[in-house]
Amino acid sequence: MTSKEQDFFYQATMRICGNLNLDAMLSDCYAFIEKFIPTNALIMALYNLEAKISDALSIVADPELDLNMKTMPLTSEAITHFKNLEKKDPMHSNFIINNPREDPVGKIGWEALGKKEISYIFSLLKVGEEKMGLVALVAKGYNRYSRHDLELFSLLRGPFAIAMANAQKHQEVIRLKEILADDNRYLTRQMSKAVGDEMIGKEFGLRDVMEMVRQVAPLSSQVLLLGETGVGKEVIANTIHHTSARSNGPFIKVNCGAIPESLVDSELFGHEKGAFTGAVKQRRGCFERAHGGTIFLDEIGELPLKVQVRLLRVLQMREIERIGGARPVPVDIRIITATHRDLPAMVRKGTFREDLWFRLNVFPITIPPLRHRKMDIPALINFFVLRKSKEMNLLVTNKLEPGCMEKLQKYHWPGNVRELENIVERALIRSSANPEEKYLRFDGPNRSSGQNVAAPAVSLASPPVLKMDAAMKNHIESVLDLTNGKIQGDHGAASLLGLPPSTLRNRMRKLGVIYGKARKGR
Ligand SMILES: Nc1ncnc2c1ncn2[C@@H]1O[C@H](COP(=O)(O)OP(=O)(O)OP(=O)(O)O)[C@@H](O)[C@H]1O
Repeated sequence: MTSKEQDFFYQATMRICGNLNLDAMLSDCYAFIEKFIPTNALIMALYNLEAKISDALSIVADPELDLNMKTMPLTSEAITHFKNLEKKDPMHSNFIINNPREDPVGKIGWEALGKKEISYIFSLLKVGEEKMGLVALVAKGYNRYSRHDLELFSLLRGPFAIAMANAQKHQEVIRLKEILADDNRYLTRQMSKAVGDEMIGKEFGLRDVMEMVRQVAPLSSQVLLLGETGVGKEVIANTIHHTSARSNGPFIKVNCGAIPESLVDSELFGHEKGAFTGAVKQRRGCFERAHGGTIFLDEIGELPLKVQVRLLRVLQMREIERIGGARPVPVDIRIITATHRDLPAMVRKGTFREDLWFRLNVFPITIPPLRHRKMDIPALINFFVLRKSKEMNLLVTNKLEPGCMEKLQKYHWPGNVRELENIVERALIRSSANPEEKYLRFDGPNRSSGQNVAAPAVSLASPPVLKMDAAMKNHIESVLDLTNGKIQGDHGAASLLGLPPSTLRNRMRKLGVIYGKARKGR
């Protein structure tokens, strides 16, 4: 190679291999090569030998040449011809076609390119076993290319083959990335359907909670969810995420109490390859995975003190550091935390950092226990009966056992909504196993769940049997509490109970339900 050729090779290779975007690479090369070889178009095409399809990957052309950009410059006849030539002479991979009308192979390309008065020069590229590529220069007019042009252009065959293979891999990575992003969106949607897409009690027992959710959801502020176990903290976190501007981003849930202490750091912050024994690959942590969305840190009170320090740093700096990492990684996340523990008491005991508590306690929302919103129980039971019957593929569902609603309303619900959900599931399993049963019976709440709460006030196994009138009176009173004594009109007790106001008043008089001013004064 002469020094001029070496310089041409070096400069061209820098352009060919310096850009994964084929269009940008070809434009750059075109501008460079035309200074040395006649060039009015530079084409890169790929032929899939197995699928027998040809794909013009990219074309840069002088507009005056008026090439049909959609044309596929490789045909299966041409490929067969080239393969035969290559078999005879493996080095024979660069061709000049100065008069395409009269060349059996050239004619195919010439016709494909619109029968223009052109010459061309091309190199066949090997791209793996099943694919074959081609890079071609086109010049206006016949007999434009010399032997020297061919030698110069054929120097670039190797770099063009590498560029094509890299571009292929790059396109594959982009394709897989799009599939992953699409899967992620799909799974996030599915998850939101599975957990809390439907929330019962929005208008009743959770009305105040929902008002706070409505205020805070559009902002990116931290939210701290407080409440006993099973009250629906995850459902609320989900609702906040799905009604926020981040709803298209990921919603990553982490149960801080369920990760072994030795793994918390790596789970949350990720690690670099080789950061510790067993770190064979780089791994992104939950904070990084939540980028652009929301991270829900459940059971925040269980976080070890040393991890609390790192969490504080995330809250202050909005960046994380992977274990073994040398530089911080910025993260754009909303943080929702939840706990059933008394964090101020933990702060006093020194098991929870005070500065972290101040940072987290920006917008606390307390979700009331189920025993304080018993008016939601009928709707919740209805909801779980429908949902669980569907999940269990039950075609017919028995009616509720008469009187069971009063029994359930009297119960203390230490395990809250989760306990109620479990009881419904048990009742459905039992009833599906006993087809002769007429009713759905709810007996025996789960007391083996190990929840550290007061024992049920009323055992469901031996419920006090309420007389019908007493049950009705209780029910009307709880609805009146809910409507602040309002009987008539929108959201009045009569419309909630599905009765005309006059009928309700009559019934209240008969049952001795106090109403009006007397009730308010109680
Ligand atoms: N208002 C609601 N409407 C419908 N389903 C609910 C509601 N509240 C809770 N659930 C259901 O009850 C179960 C427990 O709720 P969730 O997991 O949100 O409680 P939690 O307060 O986060 O519990 P823990 O403190 O144990 O993590 C879930 O299956 C959830 O779907």
